[in-house]
Amino acid sequence: MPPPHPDAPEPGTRLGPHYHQCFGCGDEVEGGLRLHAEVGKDSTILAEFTVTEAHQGAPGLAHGGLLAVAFDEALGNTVGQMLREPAVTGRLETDFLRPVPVGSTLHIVGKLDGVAGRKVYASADGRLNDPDGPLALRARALFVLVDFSHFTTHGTADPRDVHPDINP
Ligand SMILES: CCCCCCCC(=O)SCCNC(=O)CCNC(=O)[C@H](O)C(C)(C)COP(=O)(O)OP(=O)(O)OC[C@H]1O[C@@H](n2cnc3c(N)ncnc32)[C@H](O)[C@@H]1OP(=O)(O)O
Repeated sequence: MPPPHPDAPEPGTRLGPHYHQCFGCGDEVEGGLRLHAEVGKDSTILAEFTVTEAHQGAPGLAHGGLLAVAFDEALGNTVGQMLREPAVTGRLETDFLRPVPVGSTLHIVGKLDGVAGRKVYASADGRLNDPDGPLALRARALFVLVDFSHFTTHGTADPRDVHPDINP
């Protein structure tokens, strides 16, 4: 595993939204996941969100695509916070091991697995209702480190919109 950046936040640090209108973590998005995250031990990110009726795919059950959003967010946070560089998801694989009912809380632990040039490998587990609860999902991702111009060229980013800690 690559060492964390010297400025990576300490274990126990609560991480606010990186962007208030982010569907994964933002606090201004109706029906968004509002995923909360903090830094765990050994350079992990601990994230959690509670499945609401806005997140259903079948009656009473979370939509798989929304669960993948939670992992994209938690893994993106892991990469951004531990390496302190902007990155985007290039590839995301998700194994859905158990149904996730409305009202349950998913506890996700993300970690870095390796860095090769601009490619960053990360993975995460998601457990139901307790950090030691049954394993419900597993995900692996490849993130690609990008310059901040990625967000201004392709999007409408303003430096004031994104988390200042992980801006170049
Ligand atoms: C705190 C923040 C939380 C944020 C959480 C949310 C994160 C997101 O959802 S980001 C949004 C979704 N992702 C995107 O929109 C990305 C769209 N894709 C792109 O912009 C580009 O394809 C991008 C930047 C990934 C790569 O393009 P580019 O910069 O030209 O690099 P490129 O040379 O193609 O790839 C770099 C390396 O990654 C590899 N790579 C890129 N994509 C993939 C892929 N899908 N699978 C495998 N390898 C890949 C390439 O093979 C290359 O490898 P190598 O260095 O060994 O040759």
